[in-house]
Amino acid sequence: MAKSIQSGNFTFTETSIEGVTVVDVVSFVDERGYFMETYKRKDFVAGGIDVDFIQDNQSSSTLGVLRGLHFQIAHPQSKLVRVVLGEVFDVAVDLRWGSPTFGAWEGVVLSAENRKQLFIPRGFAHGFLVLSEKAEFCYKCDNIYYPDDEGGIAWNDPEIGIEWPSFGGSSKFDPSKIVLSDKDAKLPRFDACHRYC
Ligand SMILES: Cc1cn([C@H]2C[C@H](O)[C@@H](COP(=O)(O)OP(=O)(O)O[C@H]3O[C@H](C)C(=O)[C@H](O)[C@H]3O)O2)c(=O)[nH]c1=O
Repeated sequence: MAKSIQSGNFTFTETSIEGVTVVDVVSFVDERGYFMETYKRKDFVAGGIDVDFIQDNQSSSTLGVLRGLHFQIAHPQSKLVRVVLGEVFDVAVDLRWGSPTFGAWEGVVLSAENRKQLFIPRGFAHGFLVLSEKAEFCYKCDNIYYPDDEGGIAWNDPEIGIEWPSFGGSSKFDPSKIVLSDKDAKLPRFDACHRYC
């Protein structure tokens, strides 16, 4: 049974990989719609996430877009990710040298409907696959972007073996339907990528 910590309007639940944490948030629903706190430092610290986020990002993607798997080498970032429109399958891969789960992956469905967040510590590769017609993806980072420091791993590396879900009405995942940037289409295999020492 995964350990959960509740603080304020947040519940923090560990996953199979140490540090990768699902965050559930209380929504206050009324006849107008809903309100929810999306981040509160003191509750996150109580939940074991004591991080100074210094950059917010947002990206918009259409069905079948797969962004990743990315990381920064000398300037690693932890990320707090969520979806404000649509649905994605979000994946973190453990690159922490010496970690008992080195090379393991964790995947979580994040959506505007489930309002879940995922915290990914430094030392991970990160990516997501869009499962809805459109997805707006928002996230906090605790380190800024260094364009010359980007690393990456091929989304379909067999050594990692991410089980990407089906999308777009297909009964099973169809790799011919994903949309990759030129950069992501050329990312190296896991065994050729950087290791966090
Ligand atoms: C990440 C980033 C990008 N950019 C610029 C660089 C490019 O001109 C443009 C698109 O960048 P990129 O194609 O790397 O965007 P994504 O494919 O969404 O990359 C992100 O996707 C995965 C899922 C991540 O976790 C990372 O945050 C990040 O690597 O935005 C910036 O100006 N600042 C930034 O912080």
